[in-house]
Amino acid sequence: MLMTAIGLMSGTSLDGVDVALVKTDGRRVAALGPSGYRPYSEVERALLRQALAEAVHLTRREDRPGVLFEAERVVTLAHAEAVASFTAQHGIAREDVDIVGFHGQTVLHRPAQRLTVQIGDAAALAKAIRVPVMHDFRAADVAAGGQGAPFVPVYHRALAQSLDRAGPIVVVNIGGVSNISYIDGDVLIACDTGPGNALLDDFVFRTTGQPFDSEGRLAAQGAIDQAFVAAALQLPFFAAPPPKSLDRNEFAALALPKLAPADGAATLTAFTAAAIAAVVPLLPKPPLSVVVTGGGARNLTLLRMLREQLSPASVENADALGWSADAMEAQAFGFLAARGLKGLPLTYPQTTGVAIPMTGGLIARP
Ligand SMILES: Nc1ncnc2c1ncn2[C@@H]1O[C@H](COP(=O)(O)OP(=O)(O)OP(=O)(O)O)[C@@H](O)[C@H]1O
Ligand SMILES: CC(=O)N[C@H]1[C@@H]2OC[C@@H](O2)[C@@H](O)[C@@H]1O[C@H](C)C(=O)O
Repeated sequence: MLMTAIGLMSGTSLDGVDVALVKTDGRRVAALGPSGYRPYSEVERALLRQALAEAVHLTRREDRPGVLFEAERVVTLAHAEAVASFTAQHGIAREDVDIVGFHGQTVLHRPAQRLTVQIGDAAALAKAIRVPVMHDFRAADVAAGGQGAPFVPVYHRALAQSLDRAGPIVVVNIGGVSNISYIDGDVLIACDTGPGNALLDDFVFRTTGQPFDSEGRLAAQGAIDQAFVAAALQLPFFAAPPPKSLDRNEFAALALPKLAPADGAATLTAFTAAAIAAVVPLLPKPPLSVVVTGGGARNLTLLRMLREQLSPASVENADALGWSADAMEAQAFGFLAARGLKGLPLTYPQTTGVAIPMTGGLIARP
């Protein structure tokens, strides 16, 4: 049975809520619908940053001490607004939507302690939008000993099924953190690779007041501190085989020497590209086709560095294939919700390290 699913993603970049519609039977993607975006305001973003800082003290996923309570309310409201304006804009009736996949906002990710925390009140969202909401996607995987991330690989695999490109195919998502899906026939392997845009965004914001390095223009003018990149790549994370996952702030303590904005941006962009390339020797075969998605796909300096590092593989922006670099994760959580409704696996031993294929997600009804 074909389902109409709306997916909602608030990623580690803390930029806003992505919303997208997909039609799927949970196995194949029958059609990609429209997508939308509801940015966080400066005030909301500041609150989320504070929530991330306070979340380091959490020991249970359901606790909301201090600012986390208010942050959860704000996240829920932003998602309700995102759905309301999206459905109004595209004339989508709520009766026609079977399920909403609500990822929430990750504020802490410590799979080794069997803890991953996404804030967002699914029951309140279901009431507000009057559609069933699937949520808490990562909880079952982590409780069963999995990494709890990444979750998009099963969606990348579904998209890649009808892609006319030489395999192995690697889909690279460059959000706040970067992750890859390796697809070669029936083989699906996935992991986080290291930083995405988060370190770069934080540095650019600190030194220039801009939220990110638009199109990678700042980095294009800078010189790379190669010694920093080489030293950072020595961290044990990069040599560990997949599956593996990261907290957004895993590398925040890396001490970048005092660098001018352009040089710092060039250095952190090179670090992100090199960290993605560092996963290739850990895969069964080098990829022949690489598809880049996520906000980092708009960073032309990062794309240039990736092409250099991943040669001779082709490196293409997901948009060039008729996929959507911006809406990919929101689509994925719509697809995952449809799979969850059917009890199909969301994660596998080779994507999160969980012992057996796991379904997941809880349903909140209006
Ligand atoms: N025009 C642009 N030029 C360069 N970088 C951009 C541009 N637009 C967005 N980005 C980068 O993409 C980021 C947002 O990416 P995305 O929405 O994929 O992240 P996310 O979904 O929050 O993260 P994650 O995948 O880690 O959960 C921004 O923070 C910025 O660094
Ligand atoms: C815990 C968490 O929210 N992780 C995110 C983060 O952002 C990118 C990378 O790290 C990925 O592992 C994951 O998001 C995507 C949507 C995923 O689960 O596939």
